[in-house]
Amino acid sequence: MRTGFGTVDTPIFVMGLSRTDLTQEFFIHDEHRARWEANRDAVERRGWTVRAVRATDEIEEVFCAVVEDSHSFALDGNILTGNCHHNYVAEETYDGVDLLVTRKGAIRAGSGDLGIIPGSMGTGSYIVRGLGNTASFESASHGAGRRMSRTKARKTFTAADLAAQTAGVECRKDTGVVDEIPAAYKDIETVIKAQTDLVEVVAHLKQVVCVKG
Ligand SMILES: Nc1nc2c(ncn2[C@@H]2O[C@H](COP(=O)(O)O)[C@@H](O)[C@H]2O)c(=O)[nH]1
Ligand SMILES: [Mn+2]
Repeated sequence: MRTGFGTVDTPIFVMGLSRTDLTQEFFIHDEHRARWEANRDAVERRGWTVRAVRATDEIEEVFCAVVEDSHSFALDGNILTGNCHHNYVAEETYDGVDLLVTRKGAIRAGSGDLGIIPGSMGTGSYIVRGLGNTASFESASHGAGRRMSRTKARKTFTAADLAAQTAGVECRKDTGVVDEIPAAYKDIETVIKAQTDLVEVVAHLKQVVCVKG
């Protein structure tokens, strides 16, 4: 449990990982790439592997950074972090007309905007940069999206199926999250390919840990 801004404690999970196999292309911000280059030896010596995630009652102060012109993104411990809002209304102007644009299950993909398009518990996520396509009101998908309802997923799959489909990912494998099994979502690769006119891919992230409440 961490204490954020405001008075209420919130269950924010923060993990700082350092991997030995990061490439230069991983970094979006030049200054972060330069910092990683400068400290590369130290990073490689760490060689961390995540073996378990545990609940804790420790309370720490959380620092949030706003990175200008990049949609509230920050790099923390060499891992991309940030908020990518996908249920909100914004005042925007298209063809000289002032509009209220509702993005419900969609992210902003204005020219240069960074965004996250996740796949599922087992299939990785994409970091993307918007292309500013006004035909979509500068928007893109907020994820692979569901192939079937939660109810159908619960009737179709078992905890054993979930374990098989999330092999290699440290995450819950119990019946309580079977409705989020990877097979209940569309193929993320297909979804990304279907919106190459809306976003360009910056990075493809592979899951190591997936934390669900
Ligand atoms: N990387 C992960 N992606 C996930 C997970 N559960 C769902 N998803 C994908 O994200 C979108 C949006 O989910 P939502 O719950 O915010 O609506 C969804 O359509 C999936 O494609 C996950 O555990 N890890
Ligand atoms: Mn959502």
